[in-house]
Amino acid sequence: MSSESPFSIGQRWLSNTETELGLGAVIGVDFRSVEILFPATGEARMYTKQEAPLTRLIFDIGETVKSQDGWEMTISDIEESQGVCIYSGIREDNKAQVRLSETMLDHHIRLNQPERRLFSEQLDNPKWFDLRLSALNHQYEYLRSSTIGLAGARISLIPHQLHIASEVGSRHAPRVLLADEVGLGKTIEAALIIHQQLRTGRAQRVLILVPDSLVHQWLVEMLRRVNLPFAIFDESRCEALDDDDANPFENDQLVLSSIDFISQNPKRQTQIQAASWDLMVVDEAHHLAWSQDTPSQEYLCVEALANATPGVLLLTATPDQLGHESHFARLRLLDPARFHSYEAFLTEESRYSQLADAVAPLLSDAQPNPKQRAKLNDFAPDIMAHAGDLNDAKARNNLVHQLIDCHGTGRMLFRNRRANIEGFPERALSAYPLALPAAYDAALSEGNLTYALYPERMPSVVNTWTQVDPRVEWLLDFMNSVKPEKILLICASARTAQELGEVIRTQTGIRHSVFHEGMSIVERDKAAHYFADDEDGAQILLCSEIGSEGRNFQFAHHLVLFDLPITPDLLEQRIGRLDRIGQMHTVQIHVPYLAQSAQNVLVDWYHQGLNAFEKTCPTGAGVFDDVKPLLIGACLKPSDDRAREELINLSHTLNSQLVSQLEAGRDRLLELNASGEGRVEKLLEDIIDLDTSQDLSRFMGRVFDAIGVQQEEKDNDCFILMPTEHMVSQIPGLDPEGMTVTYKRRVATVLENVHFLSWDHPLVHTAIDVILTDVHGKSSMGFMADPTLPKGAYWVEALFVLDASAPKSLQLGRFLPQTPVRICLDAQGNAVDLDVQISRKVGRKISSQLIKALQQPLTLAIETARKLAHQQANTLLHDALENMHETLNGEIQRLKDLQKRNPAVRDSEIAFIETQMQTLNKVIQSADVQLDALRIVVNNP
Ligand SMILES: Nc1ncnc2c1ncn2[C@@H]1O[C@H](COP(=O)(O)OP(=O)(O)OP(=O)(O)O)[C@@H](O)[C@H]1O
Repeated sequence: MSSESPFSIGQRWLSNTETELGLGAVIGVDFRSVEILFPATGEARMYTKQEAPLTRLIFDIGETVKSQDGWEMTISDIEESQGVCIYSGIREDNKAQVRLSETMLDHHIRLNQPERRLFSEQLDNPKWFDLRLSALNHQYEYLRSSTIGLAGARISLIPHQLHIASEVGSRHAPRVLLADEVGLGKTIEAALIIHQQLRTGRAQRVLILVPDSLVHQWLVEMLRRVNLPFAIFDESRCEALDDDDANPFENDQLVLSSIDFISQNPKRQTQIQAASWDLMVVDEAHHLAWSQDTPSQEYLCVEALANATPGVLLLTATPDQLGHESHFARLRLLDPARFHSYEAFLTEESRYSQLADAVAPLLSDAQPNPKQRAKLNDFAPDIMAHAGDLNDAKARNNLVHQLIDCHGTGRMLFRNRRANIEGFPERALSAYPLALPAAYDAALSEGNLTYALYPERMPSVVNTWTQVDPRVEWLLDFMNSVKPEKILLICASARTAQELGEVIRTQTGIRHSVFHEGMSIVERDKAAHYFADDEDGAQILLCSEIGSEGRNFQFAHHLVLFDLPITPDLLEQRIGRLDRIGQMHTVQIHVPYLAQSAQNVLVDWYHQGLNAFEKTCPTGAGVFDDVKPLLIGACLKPSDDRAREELINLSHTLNSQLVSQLEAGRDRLLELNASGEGRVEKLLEDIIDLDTSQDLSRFMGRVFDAIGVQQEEKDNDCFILMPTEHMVSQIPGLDPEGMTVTYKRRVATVLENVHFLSWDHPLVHTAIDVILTDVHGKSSMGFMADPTLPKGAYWVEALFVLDASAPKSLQLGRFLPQTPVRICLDAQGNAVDLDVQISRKVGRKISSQLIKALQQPLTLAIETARKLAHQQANTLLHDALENMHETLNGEIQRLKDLQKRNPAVRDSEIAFIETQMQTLNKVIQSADVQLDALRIVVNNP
């Protein structure tokens, strides 16, 4: 390629001063001047011939060029005709022999090889070199970090959630049951796991199935917490995407749908099963009822999907709600081979209490005595053989976790209890006995449990009950007494909620809203939104039972239980709407009930028998199973005081027994495993370090500056980012209207409209991509001003990238992300460790002279740098291979050891890592270094 030649019409030239114009063509030449048209931008420029800041672009044999029509050819011959080059060669697409005049070259061509840009004087601002290096360094750190997918979530840092998320999110195809008690953050845990799986390439297609009533809330949570835009799939979306051959569910990678919609629609069910997923999440999984002979439709639907999907997360706060058999069935969904028989499962479970007994002494501060050691030895001789010195608290702690890992369902079942998590509010009960109206007398005499519990449903009163039921009047008074504080009312049926709404509408001017299964999802969300509105919203939301699941209403603190459910799990679900993380007040539970009715029995049973209003009662379901006939009997005969007393006393005793069993038994072990105590601290520290570091805000500040995004500092540690007309590149994801961002978690968790910029945020990723894929900074020249170094001395800085290509799912980034290799050579070609601080860009004239004068030594220096970079790359590759083998072999060994004792480890998990290791071995060995950028630094103190 030559740089000086007479101008001829049709020749292609590059502007040295306005590199963004693309490839220009000579359209006019006269005695003194030359006119160039730059078709990419449609601009023309006139230059004096003598001083035109232009470089002729001529390609060499062997190079590949693109034509205006879009095809590419490899040059095999070059001829000249009237000053214009004609390239001959083979077209890449159809292998035809072709000739291409330079006039017909693609005008979007921007030179991207650093040497080529340097020697054709396509020089950028030298700060871009630093930016490229920083972007590569940060990306390198990010891809290898343990906080990937976790640190950037808009959440407060709650240890048990982070522990579960990192434990599960870093597995291949995790299959687990997230069973924390109500409101402990299972949705957040699932969001973190999904995010981590996506960000690390472990998953790409994710399906979330939730009850109708929670679809929108999940949509919002995924977007708000982890920036994941799920697409809601309902019938209308499917219809819009229906095509003869295409499966609508393959249209999006992140799909959210209602389990009710899918399980009741055979066509959609077939389609969703045919679309392959990497990870499926099912919320409120206790609805998946199962028994040997009659599995529910929902269960069968999820079972088919679970069989076809590698990763499965099931979420439920009340795993035993539909009985222990259903709990077993959900574990069966996760691992059908292991959970093949309910009887075998029960036998296995009974071992948990032996394990808990054996482990108990390790949980205290004292070391186990000889008898306790003997017991542990009997239980797990192989583990005890390597237990280390049990005088040491750390060794005891390790042993506990090894035992749980090897002998429990701990690997697949995570359950935290509220009793051990701080930050939950108090709960206070106010019960209001009201006189039983005569119109309800029949309810008690019919022996019908539904009428006894919900007398308003009796045919004799069904149309008039609101006029006779004293709870209605109580409610109207109560609303007035707490006005304007918000009230959530939950009752069993949609009809009750609607009719109460009607009374409020006709008899008061109070703003209210209803929420029940008869409404569409959109209507329900509108209602919830209206209730949440601080200023003009409803004072009361009247919910049927569907409002008692999963929803977030903790901005209110008055809960009216207009009736009571007969199962304790459902009561806890109801209270859990308000008793959630983020509740700032004591939760006031108001129960108006009819004296001497079945509801009266339930109030006493829950309060005196189980203390389930004022405290969470994880043992309630167990007690219910044991006293069910007594409870129903007492409800049907509320006047029988002795029966009620017997029920309450027995329940109280059973409850105390179950609580102590729980403390010592399975749940205690699960909790030790699920809380992350002793294991999550390092991760927390790492995230806090990132939170307090200013690396990101500084880096992004430089990126936005370089690209031309305006940044304006606002109150509360917020910035407004505004695109400008001078931007050198577009950043996908940057709102053209501007966006408010913060780098502070504290701010992001309070101000929801503000974007939380973190290393996980898509805007940060696209900005890094823009920096690294753009040609800016590929070649530059800058002055530095170091008085201790000779004036006029120069150095060549060469930035190389060591890289290999592999599918995302291989997780190459863990071991060999794109790795920057910077080589700095002095004028003699010696590698030096120079801390370059550029003071300013070298002007066009001087840079042009220098490049011409130094062409030969620079070419030699680049060659030397290339050799050195290859040497460094060899060391890096060696280390990456060693690290990969060591890490993955360690993982395989750990899983194999575990599998000997714990069948919860699947063969497929081990096989995956073995294959991953073999493929990574090849991929890492094929990695190569490429020159990414060049900078010439001249000292000018
Ligand atoms: N780390 C956190 N930071 C901020 N808010 C949180 C965090 N964890 C949970 N919350 C809030 O607490 C509430 C309960 O969380 P979440 O919905 O994830 O719990 P859950 O266990 O799924 O509840 P449920 O059992 O009712 O389904 C939500 O409002 C959630 O936004």
